[in-house]
Amino acid sequence: MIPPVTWLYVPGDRPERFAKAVASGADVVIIDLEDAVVPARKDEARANAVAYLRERPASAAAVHVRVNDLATARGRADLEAVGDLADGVRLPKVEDPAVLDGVADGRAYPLLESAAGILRAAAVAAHPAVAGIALGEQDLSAELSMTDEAAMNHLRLQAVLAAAAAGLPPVPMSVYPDVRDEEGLAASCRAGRAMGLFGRTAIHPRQIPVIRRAFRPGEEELARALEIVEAAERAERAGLGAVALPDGRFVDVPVLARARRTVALARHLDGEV
Ligand SMILES: CC(C)(COP(=O)(O)OP(=O)(O)OC[C@H]1O[C@@H](n2cnc3c(N)ncnc32)[C@H](O)[C@@H]1OP(=O)(O)O)[C@@H](O)C(=O)NCCC(=O)NCCSC(=O)C[C@H](O)C(=O)O
Ligand SMILES: [Mg+2]
Repeated sequence: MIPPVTWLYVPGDRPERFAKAVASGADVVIIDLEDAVVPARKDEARANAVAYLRERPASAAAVHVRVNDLATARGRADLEAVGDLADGVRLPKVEDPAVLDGVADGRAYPLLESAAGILRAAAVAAHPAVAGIALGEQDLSAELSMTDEAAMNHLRLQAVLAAAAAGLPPVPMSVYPDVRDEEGLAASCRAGRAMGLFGRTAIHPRQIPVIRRAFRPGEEELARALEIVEAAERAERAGLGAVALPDGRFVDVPVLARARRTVALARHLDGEV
């Protein structure tokens, strides 16, 4: 199965935008009760999320809710209100896996967005409640006064490794805050994809098609993957286990598995499956 490619935040105090978010083409919509909502409107935002989730029409997009920090009474009350209604619960600022003990198995999407969270990435990812982890790079870069992409890549890799080692889906990229800079967003997505990140969280619907295009395998990559898959299938029909491509390169099991993933992703993003 292809993991979600696009995730779109919508503030919980903007209920008139929930349906637009769901219709945006995002695979997952995240109703935010945390940092996008000022404290004075947080009760209202929670009530909006509950009302929407109770009445929501069937949609292609899954709907998650980002609750407030579970280390606070507000965060625990958010979880109580939306935990069973949402398709997943995004948990901000997770630093200690014990905070996940009250969440049902396979429902939690913790955000690692502090130095302490990054240092405990493997333990957080291994908790049975966790369905996927993500990074909160706005918080991380603020805490660490980090402005350098190469430095941030070290932190991203911690999450990539933790997710893979725990058998979780690959880590989606954090938000790209300039909603008008589509070229910058696309370049950043391609760089993230090359280091094992997959998919991205958006803050504006116009970012969704840019992210989808950036994560679609390029034509050359796709042609190469198809060549590998077809060669492997021909060999299988001929009763052969080992395959060599016309250029002499040997195709082994992981190469074939990766080629199949590339073909499946391209077909998925082209809307063929
Ligand atoms: C960034 C925004 C505040 C921009 O809002 P605005 O200036 O009003 O946008 P536009 O005028 O361009 O809107 C055009 C139309 O698009 C709809 N729209 C805009 N954004 C959304 C959205 N997110 N979901 C659904 N629909 C949206 C508008 O309604 C307009 O529609 P129409 O009137 O029909 O033309 C705004 O985009 C926004 O609030 N984005 C989400 C911000 C958010 O949730 N932030 C929290 C997540 S960020 C994060 O997690 C950081 C992390 O924690 C970390 O530490 O890294
Ligand atoms: Mg954050």
